[in-house]
Amino acid sequence: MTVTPIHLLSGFLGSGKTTLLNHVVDYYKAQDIKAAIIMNELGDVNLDGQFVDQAVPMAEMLSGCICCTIRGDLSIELKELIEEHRPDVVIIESTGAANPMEIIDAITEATLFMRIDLRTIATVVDGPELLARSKRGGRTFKLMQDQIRCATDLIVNKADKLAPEELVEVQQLVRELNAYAPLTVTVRCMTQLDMFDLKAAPKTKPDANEKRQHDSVSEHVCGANCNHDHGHGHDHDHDQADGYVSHAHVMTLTHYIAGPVNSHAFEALIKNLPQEVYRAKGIVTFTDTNSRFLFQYAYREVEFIRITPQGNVSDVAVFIGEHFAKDVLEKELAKIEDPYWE
Ligand SMILES: Nc1nc2c(ncn2[C@@H]2O[C@H](COP(=O)(O)OP(=O)(O)OP(=O)(O)O)[C@@H](O)[C@H]2O)c(=O)[nH]1
Repeated sequence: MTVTPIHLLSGFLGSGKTTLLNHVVDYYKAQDIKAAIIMNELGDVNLDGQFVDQAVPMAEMLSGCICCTIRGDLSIELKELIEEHRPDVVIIESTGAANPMEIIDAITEATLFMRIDLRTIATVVDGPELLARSKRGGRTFKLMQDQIRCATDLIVNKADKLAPEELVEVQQLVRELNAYAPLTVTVRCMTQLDMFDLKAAPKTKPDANEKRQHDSVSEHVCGANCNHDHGHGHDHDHDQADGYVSHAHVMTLTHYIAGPVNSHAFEALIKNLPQEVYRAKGIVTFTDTNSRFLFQYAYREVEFIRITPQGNVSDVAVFIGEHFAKDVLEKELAKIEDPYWE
C-alpha cells in the first residue's frame, strides 16, 4: 500500500509561505509528480489560493487554525483529498499564526488511520521581522522561535530588506534556535528545493510506518534546543499554565467590500493601518481603473497586483493582527465605500 509523503510549510504571517508553495508546485509539475495542497487561512476567504496553479487539487480550511480551532478537521480533509485525487505528495500551508508543534501532533494523529508520512517541516523566516521582534520579545517572537525550532529546513527570506550585518545577525539568531536544520538565505524564496525531493527522502517501511512517523518527528522537535514537554500532549491549557497562550492573541477581520472604491483612498487606508495590524490581503476593484487588484500588506509594505480572479470571487479585505480596533477599521472602510466619498 502506498504511503503519501506530506510536507508542511510553516512560518510567521507574511513571511513568504505562499511564495514558496508556488515554487514547490512548479518543481513537482516539472517532474510530472502529482501534488495536492491543503491551505489553511485564519480569515473566511482563501486569497492565497488565487495565486496557485488551479490544476492542482486543493482543500481549503478557512476561518480557523489547524493547530487548534479546526484541528480535528485536518485528518478528514487529508483523507478526502488523498482518496479523491490520489496525489503523489501533499503540501500543507499552515496559517502564519500556527503553533507548529500542534500541527505536527495533528498530522501524526492522522497517521493512525491513514498511510501518510510527514517528511519536511520547512519554516520560512521573515528575516527583518525576526530581527525587529528579537529586540522587543513578546508572544509573537516566542511563536516565531517555536516555528524555527521545529523546522527540518529553514529558509531565511526577505534578504533584500536586510543590510549585510543584519543578515549575519539574523542567521546567528536562527542558528541559536535550531543548529541542525539546513539553512538557506533567499529573496522571494528562490532556492534549490532539495528538501522536497521525494527520491532523496528515506524509504518508508510499510510495517514500521506509524512508529517511524513519531520517531522522525520527535527527533527534530525534541532536539537540544527544544523546550517543549511533548509527553504532556498538546492542549492549550497546558500552554496557558506556562504563561504562553499559543496565538490566542491574534485576531482577524474579514470585510466584504460593498463595491468599487477610490484607489487613492484605499491605498491611504492601507498605508495608515495601525501598528497592531501586521498583515492584510484582499481583492479590490477601483473606481478609477478598469481592473481588479489583489493587494498584499505585510509589515508596512503594500503591493498591488492586477488580477483576473478565478471563479466567482467577491471584493474582500482580510486584516490580521493583535488586539486592533475592528470597529474603527470598519468605519474607515465604510467611509471609502460610500459612493459620495470625495
Ligand atoms: N521584499 C520582499 N518581499 C517578499 C519576499 N518574499 C515574499 N514577499 C512579499 O511578502 C508578502 C507576503 O508573501 P506570502 O508568500 O503571501 O507570505 P505568506 O507567508 O504566505 O503570508 P500569510 O499566508 O499571510 O501568512 C507578499 O507581498 C510577497 O510578495 C522577499 O524575499 N522580499
